[in-house]
Amino acid sequence: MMADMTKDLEQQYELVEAELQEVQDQINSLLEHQGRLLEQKSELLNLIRSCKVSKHENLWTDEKTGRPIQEDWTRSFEWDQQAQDILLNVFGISSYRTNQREIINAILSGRDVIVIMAAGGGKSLCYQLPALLRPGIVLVVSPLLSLIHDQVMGLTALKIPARMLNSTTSKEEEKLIYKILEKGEGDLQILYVTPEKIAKSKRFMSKLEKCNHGGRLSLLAIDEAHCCSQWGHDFRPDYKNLGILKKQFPKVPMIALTATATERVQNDLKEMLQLSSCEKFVSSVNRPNLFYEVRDKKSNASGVIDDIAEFIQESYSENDSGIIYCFSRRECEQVARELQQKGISASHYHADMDAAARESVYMRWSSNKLQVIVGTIAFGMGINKPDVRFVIHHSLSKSLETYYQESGRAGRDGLPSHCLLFFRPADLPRQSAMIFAEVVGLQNLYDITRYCQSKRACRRAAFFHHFGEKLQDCNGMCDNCAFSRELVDVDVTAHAKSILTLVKELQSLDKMITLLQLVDQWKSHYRQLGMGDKYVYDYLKYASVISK
Ligand SMILES: Nc1ncnc2c1ncn2[C@@H]1O[C@H](COP(=O)(O)OP(=O)(O)OP(=O)(O)O)[C@@H](O)[C@H]1O
Repeated sequence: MMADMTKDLEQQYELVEAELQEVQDQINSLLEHQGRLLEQKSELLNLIRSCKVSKHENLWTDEKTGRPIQEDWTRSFEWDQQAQDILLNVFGISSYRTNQREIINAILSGRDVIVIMAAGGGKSLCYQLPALLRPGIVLVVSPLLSLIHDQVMGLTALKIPARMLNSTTSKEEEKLIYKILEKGEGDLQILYVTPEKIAKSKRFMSKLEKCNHGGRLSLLAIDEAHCCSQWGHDFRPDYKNLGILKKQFPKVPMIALTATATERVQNDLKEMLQLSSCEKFVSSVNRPNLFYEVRDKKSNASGVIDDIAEFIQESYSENDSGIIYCFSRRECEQVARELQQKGISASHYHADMDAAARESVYMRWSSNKLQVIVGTIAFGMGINKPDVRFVIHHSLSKSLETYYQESGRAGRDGLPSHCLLFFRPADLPRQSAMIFAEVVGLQNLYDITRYCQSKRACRRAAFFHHFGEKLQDCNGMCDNCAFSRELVDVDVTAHAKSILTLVKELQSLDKMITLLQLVDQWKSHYRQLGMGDKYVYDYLKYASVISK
C-alpha cells in the first residue's frame, strides 16, 4: 500500500518536473525571441531615423519656386564621355564602382557632398577625377603625412600634376606652390595639405584666397572627415577649424569623405564643415571578402601566442602579410619577440619608437620583407597596403567602430581575408579604465563585448546594426554563420544577481576592487553560505572569467 503511494507520488513528481522543464524551455525560447525583437526594434528605429535625415538632406530647393528638387545623379550629364575617357586612359579603370559616378556628377554640378564609403571602396577617385575635368586646383585636406605622400606619388606616376604642402615641404617648393596659387603660373591640379596649414598658416590662407579670387579653386576635399567629430574614433583638434573653408569660399563645392560615420558623427561633421545643405552618399559598410571570427583567449600569455602562431603558420605562407593589434606597447614587443622565436617574421610598432624606426618597420612590411606588424592602435590610419590577408586582435578594441576600422585594414584588394579577435573577459577592465572618461565609452565597450560573447548572432549583423544599415546576407563569412556549434542554454540569473548585489554593497562602502578581487570575494561569500566551490566554478566557467 505504502509502496504504491510512493510510486504514485514519484510519478507525479516526474510529471511536474517534466512540465517545469517544458515551461523553462518555453521561457528560454520566449526570451530569445524577445532578444531578437529588441534588436529588430532598434535596427528599425535607426533606419527610420536615417531615412528621415537623408530625405531631408538630399533635397535641393528650387530658387524660384522654393520647392525641393530631388536630383537623379544617375542620369546622363554633358561630361559623361570625357569623364569615361579620363577614367580609362588616365586612371586605367574600366568602370565605376558603387556611387562613384553619382558622387562625381553631384560635385561637377556644384553641390556639396558627404561620402561614406568602406575602406578600399575608391573614395580618392571621387575628387581626383573631377580635378581633371575642371580647370583650377582641387585642395585636399588629409590628416597624415604618410597618406599624403602615397597619394602624391601615385598621382605623379599617373602624370597628374599633384603637390603637397606640409611641415616637410622645402622652402623652394613652398615658394613655387604659393606662386601657382597666387598667380596661376605653373602646373598644379591637386594640392594636398594637412589640417594644420588651414588652422595655423595665415599666409597659406591668403594665397588660397587669391587663388579663389582668380577663379582657380575648383573643389575642396576633406579626407578622413570623421576626424572632425569628437564622437568619431579619431578626433583631430585641427579638423575642428576646417569650417573656415566653407565660410571663406562658399561658392566652391566641398566633398567630405570617410569610411565610417554613425548618424551622430555625420551630423557633427556637417555642422563642423558648415555643410548645411548637401548631398549624402552612403555605401554599405559591408566588406563581403572579410571573414570575421572570435576565439576564446587562453588565460596564460604563452597559450595565446601559441594559438596565434598556429593560426598564421597553418593558414598562410610567408608572403601573406598580416597585422596583430595589442593593447600595450610592452605586449607588442613580447608578442613580436615570441612569434620570431617560433619562426614567424614579425616586428613591433608603437608610439614609443622614434619615427625612423617606425618608418623602417613599415617599409619592410609594405615591401613584403616582414610578414607581420605587431602594433598598438598607433599603427592606424594611413596604412595603404592592399593585400593584408589577416588582422588579429590580441585583445578586444574599445568599440565596434574602432574594431571595424582596425580589422578593415585587411583585404582592401577585395580578396578573401581573415579578421580574428581573441577575447577573454579579463581584458575588459584594462579597456574600461581607458574609456571611462569618454562620453559614450562604456556603452561602446558593452557593444563590442556583446559582439565578442555572442555565440549565435551573425558578426556582420552587428556592424549593420551599429551603423544603422539594413541587414545583408553574410554568406557564411563569419564563424557564427559558418560553423554549427553545440550550445547549451544555462540560466545564471541568480548568480548574476548575487554578483550585482555584492558590487552594489562595495560601491556603497566606496571600495575599489579589481575583477579578480571581486571573484575572490564572491567565492568566499558562497563558501560562507556552504554552497561549495563547484557552484561558483560553474558560473565562472560559463561567464568565461576563468579558462575552460
Ligand atoms: N572603379 C574602380 N574600379 C577598380 N578599382 C578602383 C576603382 N576605384 C578605385 N579603385 C582602386 O581601389 C583602390 C582603393 O581606392 P582608394 O585608395 O581610393 O580607397 P579608399 O576608399 O580611399 O580606401 P581607404 O579608406 O582604405 O583609404 C585603389 O587601388 C584604386 O585605384
